[in-house]
Amino acid sequence: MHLDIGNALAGIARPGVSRDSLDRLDDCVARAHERIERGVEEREFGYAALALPETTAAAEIERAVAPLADSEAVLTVGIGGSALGAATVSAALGRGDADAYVLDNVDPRRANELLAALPLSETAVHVVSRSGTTAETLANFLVVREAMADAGVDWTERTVVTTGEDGPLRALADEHGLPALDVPEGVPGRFSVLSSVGLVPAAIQGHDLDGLLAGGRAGMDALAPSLYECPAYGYGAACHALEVRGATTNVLMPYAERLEYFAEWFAQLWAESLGKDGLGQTPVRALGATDQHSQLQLYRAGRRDKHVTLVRPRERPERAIPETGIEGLSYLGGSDLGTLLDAEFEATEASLAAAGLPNVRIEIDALDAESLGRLLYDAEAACVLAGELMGVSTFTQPAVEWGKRAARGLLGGGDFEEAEAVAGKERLVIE
Ligand SMILES: O=P(O)(O)OC[C@H]1O[C@](O)(CO)[C@@H](O)[C@@H]1O
Repeated sequence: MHLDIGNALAGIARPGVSRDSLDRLDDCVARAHERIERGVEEREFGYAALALPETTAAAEIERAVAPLADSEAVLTVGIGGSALGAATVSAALGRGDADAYVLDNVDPRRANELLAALPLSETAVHVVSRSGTTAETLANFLVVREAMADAGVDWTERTVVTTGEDGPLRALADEHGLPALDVPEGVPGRFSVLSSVGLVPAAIQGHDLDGLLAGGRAGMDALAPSLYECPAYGYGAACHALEVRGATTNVLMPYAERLEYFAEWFAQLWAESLGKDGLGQTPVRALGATDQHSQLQLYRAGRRDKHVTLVRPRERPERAIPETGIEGLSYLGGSDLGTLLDAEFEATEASLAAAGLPNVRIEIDALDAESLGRLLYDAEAACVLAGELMGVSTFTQPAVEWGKRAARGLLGGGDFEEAEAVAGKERLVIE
């Protein structure tokens, strides 16, 4: 990725980072890099994620999905890190040989509508759960397989599983002899996109897995003991420096529809990794140019607690805007939608700077496999670096367990005090 943090510098932005501060922070980056490198080499829990471009075997994934290569659709049944990565890759690289769908919530209306619309006999199902116990994923899978059976489709012929070495999902795969891939060892879900977790649908769609991993490897090779030499660390360090100066919200605003899911994926990565000990930027998903017409007022003139990360591919397909004699529109006629979108990107970037709001520019060469692999890898490395600088436990997410126990208790899945707390809710009802 190409990074430009000029608009985050003091003198332009408030809050902003001075060059001196960046230079001092760079000493911390050098130490953090040493720590990260050691963790990657020794495949320590979490850090092992930054070795995935080397440890993921694309051929193994392609072998596992070969029987499903003729599918018209691929359905990912998973949630959080077990869905967002796959959705991001499929959305960014496009349809390929099959349409991609995600069932990452337990909304009955959505499930009904999706199952009614899917060509079930031509649909490949990828069920993904690192723990193998996530209620939403397991419930959705039970629903999907029943729908397939009701449609006379042999779901065991159309299902691939990615999960841990044990748990109900592994047991189900073993019982029915389903092709099963392993979640990468020591890699939290939100960091596992460059593994079977994120790449199985892309393989079924015929996307270039080797290209994605090559992009990741380029990111690995670019890790260096300085924020000035490594775009990923430059981004992580800039976000950290802006957070400690008050920019506690990070608006991720891609200027490409195909990167909308990337903003979703980034939101989990940033929130679940860095939201600890009362710290952590709130990631906000936005989309350029659309949200210029809904959110920009707030970004420019609202509470000064944000920075905006603008993302765009340098290469765009063409769509000419026809010439027109309509008065006031001639400036558009003869141009191109991509040219307009890029003008909006640069104008919004300048408008944020003019209002003193810190913003950072991230560009990728194109929306292709290698550039996407690099972008995903760099975002992960930036997150790991930011976690080191903050001193938080980047690779765990203990705060999510309370709600899981409460929900399980409410459904009779065991005695959990959290479920009692639900019953004891304070009430002040206004209707
Ligand atoms: O892959 P699993 O174990 O089903 O978990 C899904 C998601 O749920 C979480 O554990 C949060 O509840 C995420 O960290 C994870 O990506």
